[in-house]
Amino acid sequence: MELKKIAIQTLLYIAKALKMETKDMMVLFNEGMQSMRINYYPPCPQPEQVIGLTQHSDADGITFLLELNEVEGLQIKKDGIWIPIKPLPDAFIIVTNGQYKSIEHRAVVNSKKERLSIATFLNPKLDCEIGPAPSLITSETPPKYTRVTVVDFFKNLFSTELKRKSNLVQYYI
Ligand SMILES: O=C(O)CCC(=O)C(=O)O
Ligand SMILES: [Fe+2]
Repeated sequence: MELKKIAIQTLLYIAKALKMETKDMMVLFNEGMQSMRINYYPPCPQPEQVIGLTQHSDADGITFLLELNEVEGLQIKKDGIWIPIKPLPDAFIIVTNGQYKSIEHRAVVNSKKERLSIATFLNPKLDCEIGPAPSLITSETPPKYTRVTVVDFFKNLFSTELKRKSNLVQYYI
């Protein structure tokens, strides 16, 4: 419940920064669906030969990631280069019409130490539609994505392999 409050508050700050109407965010996330993934990365003697979690961007509104021990592993892709990083700055690319990009990231493994992380996601509620927020659409900033029901968004997401931003490409206008 605390995570949900923080996630909504953060999304509202994003809305404010973008001069987006509060209701465009609230309608999706106020009764949004929370989910959690617990990742366990065992040590691997040849870490360069494997990948802990393949490169992807999260398909939710906002993610908070807890790294349980001090072992680094998360990397984000910035200007084509993988950068090791601790915090996970993530955002929902569709609602903000591409202004807040959901960054591509991956996790690598360590040769000696295990690593644990817990990712918590705030998704929009199932019975609504996602697309660029109406308050962000003007003649100068037309929509960059088509609208899709949340149910179809998740059906498409889980029917393809986790790969870069492949689930988003189908919504580009
Ligand atoms: O373990 C990590 O650092 C990344 C986890 C992650 O990206 C995810 O669960 O979506
Ligand atoms: Fe992720």
